[in-house]
Amino acid sequence: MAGLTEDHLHHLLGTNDINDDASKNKVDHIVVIKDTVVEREAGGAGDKEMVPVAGSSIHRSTSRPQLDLSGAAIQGNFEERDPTILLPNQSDDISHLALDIGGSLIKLIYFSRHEDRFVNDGRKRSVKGRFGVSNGVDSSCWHAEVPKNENAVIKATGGGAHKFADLFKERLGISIDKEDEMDCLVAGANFLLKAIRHEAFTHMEGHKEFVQIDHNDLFPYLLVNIGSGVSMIKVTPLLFLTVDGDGKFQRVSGTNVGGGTYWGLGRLLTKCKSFDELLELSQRGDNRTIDMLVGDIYGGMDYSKIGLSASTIASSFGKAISENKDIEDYRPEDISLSLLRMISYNIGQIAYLNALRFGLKRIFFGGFFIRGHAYTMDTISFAVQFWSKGQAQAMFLRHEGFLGALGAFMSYEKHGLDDLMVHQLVERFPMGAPYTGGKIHGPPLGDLNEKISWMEKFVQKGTEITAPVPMAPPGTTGLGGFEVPSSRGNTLRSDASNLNVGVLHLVPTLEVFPLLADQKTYEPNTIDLSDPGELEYWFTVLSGHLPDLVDKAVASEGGTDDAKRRGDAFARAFSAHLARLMEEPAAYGKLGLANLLELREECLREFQFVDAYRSIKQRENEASLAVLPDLLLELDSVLAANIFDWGSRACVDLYHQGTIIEIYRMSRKKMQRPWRVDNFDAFKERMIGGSGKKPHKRALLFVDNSGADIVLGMLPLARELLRRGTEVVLVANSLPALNDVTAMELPEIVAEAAKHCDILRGAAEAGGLLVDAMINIQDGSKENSSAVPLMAVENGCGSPCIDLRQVSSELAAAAKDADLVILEGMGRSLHTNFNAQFKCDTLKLAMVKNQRLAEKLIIGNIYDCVCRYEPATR
Ligand SMILES: Nc1ncnc2c1ncn2[C@@H]1O[C@H](COP(=O)(O)OP(=O)(O)O)[C@@H](O)[C@H]1O
Ligand SMILES: CC(C)(COP(=O)(O)O)[C@@H](O)C(=O)NCCC(=O)O
Ligand SMILES: [Mn+2]
Repeated sequence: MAGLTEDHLHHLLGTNDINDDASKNKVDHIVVIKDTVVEREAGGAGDKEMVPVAGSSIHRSTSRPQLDLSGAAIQGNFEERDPTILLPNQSDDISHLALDIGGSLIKLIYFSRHEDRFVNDGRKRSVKGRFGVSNGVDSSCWHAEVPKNENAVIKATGGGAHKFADLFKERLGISIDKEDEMDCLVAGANFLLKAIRHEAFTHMEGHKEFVQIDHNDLFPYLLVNIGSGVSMIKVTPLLFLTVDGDGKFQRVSGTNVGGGTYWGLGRLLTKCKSFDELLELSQRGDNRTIDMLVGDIYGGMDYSKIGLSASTIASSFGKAISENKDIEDYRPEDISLSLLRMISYNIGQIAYLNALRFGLKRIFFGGFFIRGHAYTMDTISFAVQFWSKGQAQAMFLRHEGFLGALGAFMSYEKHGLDDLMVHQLVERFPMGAPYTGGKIHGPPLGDLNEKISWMEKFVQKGTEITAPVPMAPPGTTGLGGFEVPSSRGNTLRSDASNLNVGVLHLVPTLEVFPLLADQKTYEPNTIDLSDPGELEYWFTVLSGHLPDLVDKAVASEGGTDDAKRRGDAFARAFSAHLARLMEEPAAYGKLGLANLLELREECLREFQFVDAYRSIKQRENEASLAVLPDLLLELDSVLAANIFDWGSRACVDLYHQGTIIEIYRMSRKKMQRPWRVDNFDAFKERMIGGSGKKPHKRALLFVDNSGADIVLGMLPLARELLRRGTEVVLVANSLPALNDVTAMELPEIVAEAAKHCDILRGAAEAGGLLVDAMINIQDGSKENSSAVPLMAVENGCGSPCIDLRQVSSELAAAAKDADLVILEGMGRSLHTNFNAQFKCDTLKLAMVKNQRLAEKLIIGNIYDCVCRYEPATR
């Protein structure tokens, strides 16, 4: 399989409760096992079920465990306060580990490296030579060496870095390299805002909206980190304008009323055992029973003269003074909400005052107090909006809690992350630790078997499966943030309260496709799923596909019992993702149709379905190759491609009624011009060199499906281009997705086709595509340099769609001399890139095999064809 070189940047939040017993910090359940430091709550409160846990495993190409928690076991007595946790299977490939030991929580980030397992096939070798692409494995920035314990150094920030430095040395032999907390917070925030797509968002009245911050227009801003206490930091540009400068900063304010106050006071007043429990209580609370409102003072009236409505909180907890009640007489729910609102408003207000003081319009809020909780964010947003009269805006960060830890991590020299580019980072959302009844049983599961067992347990329990990420119910605030949250029961999803894992994959070989007209404004998705109607439609479509897909996936693995088990688990996992996204579409960042389709492929890979359509693709290739000679003879039109795809319900239904070749013949007959979008004549004119233009120098053909699509559609089109002197580069997926042809599969298909066509053979030989021929060339025994070459490159992805901001370096290199881009298929030219503009001539080809899409995009009908030719924009 065409693998990618990648390194993984993992960040994970350790457990809460370095203050198990609120007065005393403890670190002795931080254990080093095989040079990996892992911190996990050791069940001190006695209320946590400890189960063997397994590691997260996300990979762009295959699912492999990173932090391998499989077989993890607690050493010693469960009742013991700080037992040690052993990770016997953790491999040694973790380097660069950073900690943020705060007043309440420990945050941990580590970096692990993976070798490119790709077997250098002939295609790849030839491509590398031809386009001068280096092998990403050699990237000099990352070192996988694992420090020996005796002289291991770990970057750490937060008070605990100072407090526990000696203990680390004494107990674990680890030296702590202390990094300043404020430095780290700013470095972390800058990194997230610059390198992670859709990191920042606004949250108003239950509505989350991602904000894309321009890298060159990031400063100035106010960073408000709400941890145990609160820091407010003004970050401004450097005096000397450096392009990539990180800005300078000053801690301008803070408040001692912060996350620790909410958790500490809340715990005393409600007897809650965990932070999440307290937060959950607040969701069912009514603070009016305890807060004194303006209306309470003004006999139910507004104080309109100064703009205060009757429902405005006049005095938090103020009602308690006049009522002869004890703490037991108040509902814990109401207390929790009152406290949450008091603290959130207060922080929002102080933040606003500081923003005003320094003329800052943007305020980013971080810290684990926020915890992805909708009501908290709404309250803070409301305060900022209210006091600034709409002049300042509160923004939140998806990785809110990791600013300090990330900053400490960034302070490593030579990890290479300083010049990290957004296009090299790929975020993945693996099925994490599932939970039942709101209780989390462990961190995300990496070991396949454990992952499946989890899924199976859910079936037995008949419990809804939901991915374990914090969730925010929409519309919780009601009017202007002053109302109580609308009650939605247990909607706060726990983040495992123990361990919260996220993974960023660093793929140094990914690049922005150089032929995009404007990469800043480029948006791959045509369909925006933030439209609830679209979301619901596509969710139904994908759910409908699921049983058939599972059958195919299971069959592709021999239909064994193991495959069936994995198939079931995959179905449940993917359904759980869908359910979660249906509830909170922005849960994994901005959601487009392409992301959903890719998530499905990733999920298949997570359950080790390498290529669900393998045998189907093979069968179709063979059938198509059998009729290729006939087609080449009668060839009259270029638009033979993209007729059948396995991702379309309509197509799959048709397939049951006949063979693919019959469908293909029928479709060709039916495809009368003019097509629904038909710029074919303009393209033809350009291709045959009308108006005195020379043929294109090089065409990139983004190919789609196996079978008729590639063999009877794209190869004949390539042949026409080659015949006219245009070099052709076939651009195919790096990894299987549906029935799409992969770059690995191309040489064999081309070799078969070349048996029937001299043009293809000569060109494939010249392009080094025919492996045997290439060996001959290397031997010098056969020269065929005169022919126009036909080549193949991988695109860097494994999805039916393509995001051109993240393509393989070989594709980027091949694009340098290209002056024609041909995008084929629904996924690549309709769902994504339909509106994309390129620097060179572009042809978008597809048959629309979905009625709704046809209506929406081309005001047409299912099976209409798109042949959209757009000459270069510059
Ligand atoms: N699972 C949790 N356990 C304890 N506190 C939590 C949890 N999740 C969120 N919090 C909140 O986050 C605060 C800690 O935020 P954090 O940014 O980690 O600060 P610090 O570095 O001071 O520990 C806590 O005081 C509490 O309000
Ligand atoms: C997954 C696909 C994008 C693949 O299409 P292709 O790119 O192969 O033309 C497409 O099949 C699709 O949009 N399917 C879902 C819609 C449906 O079932 O009608
Ligand atoms: Mn396809």
